Amino acid sequence: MTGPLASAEAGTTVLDVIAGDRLLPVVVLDDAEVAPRLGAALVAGGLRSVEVTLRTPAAVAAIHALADHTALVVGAGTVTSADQVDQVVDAGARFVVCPGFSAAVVRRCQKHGVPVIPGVATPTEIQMALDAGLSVLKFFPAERLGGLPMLEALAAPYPGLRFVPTGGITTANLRGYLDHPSVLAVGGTWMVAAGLLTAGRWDDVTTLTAAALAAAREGDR
Ligand SMILES: O=C(O)C(=O)C[C@H](O)[C@H](O)COP(=O)(O)O
Repeated sequence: MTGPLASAEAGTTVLDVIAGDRLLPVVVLDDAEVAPRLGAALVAGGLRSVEVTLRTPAAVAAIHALADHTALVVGAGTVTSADQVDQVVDAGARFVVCPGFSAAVVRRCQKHGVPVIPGVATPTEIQMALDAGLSVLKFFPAERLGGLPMLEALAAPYPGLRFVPTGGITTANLRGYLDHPSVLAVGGTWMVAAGLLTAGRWDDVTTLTAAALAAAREGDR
């Protein structure tokens, strides 16, 4: 094993790493060749994990490259079928994120022993996740659903659950979410925006990542 889990204390989990950074970058990569360069830029910014979405044909190869060549804990996002779970786990994904809740996807992740963070937007979806034995869920799309006030209302009946709000989060609004006790971490694309990646602006990725991490950790000291 390489990366932060290799050097971490025994018993540290993938979710501990995400909870430690409080920030999960969500990447859409068109070209797997640049994955190691992207990984290096994120590591230079201080991050320890990354989610690569299955929104492009290059995604599985990018997961492979990041898992092989960087110190990051690599996860797969936009996973919508059990077959995709097999593919991404085979490529080296250590966690799975979904836009919504799928019992089939969750079961396959559990079979592989890989943590899964499905998206939820309603109490009914939360209870499906509870039935599946999950305790960390993505609140997606966070800002469009009503942001922090909606999350507070949604989380109130379920004190044992932790959320990863994603969708419309930036360095400017992450603090409000992270100050809420139900929030484990926030996710988003802003520090790895498509324009930065296609233009090869790796220094900007590092700068934005470091700024986001500093903002995420500000209230945690
Ligand atoms: O399709 C998925 O599974 C996703 O992962 C959705 C992404 O997390 C959000 O689209 C990120 O939202 P922004 O940070 O506002 O760009």
